[in-house]
Formats: sequence, C-alpha cells, structure tokens
Amino acid sequence: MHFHPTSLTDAVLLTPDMHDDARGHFARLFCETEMANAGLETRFPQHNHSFNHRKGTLRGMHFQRSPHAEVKVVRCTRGAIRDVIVDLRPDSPSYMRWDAFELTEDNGHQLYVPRGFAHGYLTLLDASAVAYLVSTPYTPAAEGGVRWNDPAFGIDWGSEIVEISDKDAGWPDYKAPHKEQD
Ligand SMILES: Cc1cn([C@H]2C[C@H](O)[C@@H](COP(=O)(O)OP(=O)(O)O[C@H]3O[C@@H](C)C(=O)[C@@H](O)[C@H]3O)O2)c(=O)[nH]c1=O
Repeated sequence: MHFHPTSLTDAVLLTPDMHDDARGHFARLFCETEMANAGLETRFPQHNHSFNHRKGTLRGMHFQRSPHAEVKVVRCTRGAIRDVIVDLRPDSPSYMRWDAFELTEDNGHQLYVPRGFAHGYLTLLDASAVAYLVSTPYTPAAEGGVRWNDPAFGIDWGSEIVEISDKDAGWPDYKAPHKEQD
C-alpha cells in the first residue's frame, strides 16, 4: 500500500501494490500494521456498500457530528466515481477547501477521509458501486450535510448531476460553527 498526501490536511490517497501473475493480480486492501505505521485509523466496525443505477448519481456531502465523527476509507468496486471531500475543521489549514479524486474499479485507489470532513461522490458510469469502511457506527441523529452546489465551497463536479435524493438536494447553506468562548 502506498500513502499519498493530498491537497487537504490529513486526507490520504491509498494506492495498492498490485502483484500480477498469469492468473491475474493480488492486492492487500487494508493492513492494520501499515495503517498504524502511517498514523491512520485502524478500527472500522462498519463496512458499507452502495450501488447506483445511473451515471450522474450524486450521494453526499455527508458527515456525522462529534462525538460520532467518522473516518471513511472509500473504494469504487465497479465502474467509476468522482469522490469529493471538504475539510470542515475550523482549526485546519485546509478549512473550507475541497478536493476531488477519480476512484475506479481499475485503478483500485482508496480515499482516506478523516474525521471532520464532508464526503460525497458522483458516478461517472452506469452501474457504479462503492464500498467504504467506517470508523464509527451509523448515528442518524448526528448526521449532517453540505449541499453539492453550496456557493461557500464552489465544488466542480466535472459532469452533470441527474439523480440525487431529496435529502441531499435540500441541505441548507453552510454556516461556520460557533466559536466556543474560553
Ligand atoms: C449511511 C447508512 C444508511 N442507512 C440507511 C438509511 C436509509 O434508509 C438508507 C439510505 O441512506 P442514505 O440516503 O443516507 O445513504 P447514502 O446517501 O448512500 O449515505 C452515504 O453517503 C456517502 C456519500 C457517505 O459518505 C456515507 O457516509 C453515507 O452518508 O440506508 C443505514 O442503515 N446505515 C448507514 O450506515
């Protein structure tokens, strides 16, 4: 596994070591030791999967509020997606910035999404599927979202959105969290 820093603080692109032979290839998708050595989360009590019928399907941007904030490790298992993250940590050097990554069935890249980031994706092909590890159990009461076209972020999705849930189309404009008084 190779660990590549991204333009956003603490977000990491993981690329697998491919062991090719006459049968095909072998790749280690998750390694507790390598993740720990890289200073990354190693405990993932949930493993989720989502399938999307159509190219142009957008899911996101989602996060869970503290103390239920989650790390996610996202992989495209079929087709291709544009995976987008936004840093929503006010104390981070990359606060309010976004980045996008093409994750495909063929490149096997995985995106490590730290706690405090909003995450979403747009499918680039019909019948695209995504699997992701999650570090904190699903807690609907702690769920929050950022609208895909919120002018506060100006995310470039790169292609047309044709399918989105009512929930995701309706996230309110982003408001910076209140600074705690000391
Ligand atoms: C996320 C999730 C949803 N569900 C249920 C709730 C609902 O009935 C159905 C679909 O939920 P949603 O519409 O929230 O699914 P979806 O829009 O795919 O939500 C996911 O989006 C991506 C971008 C993420 O980053 C994930 O963390 C997650 O928020 O599945 C669970 O039971 N467990 C889960 O962990």
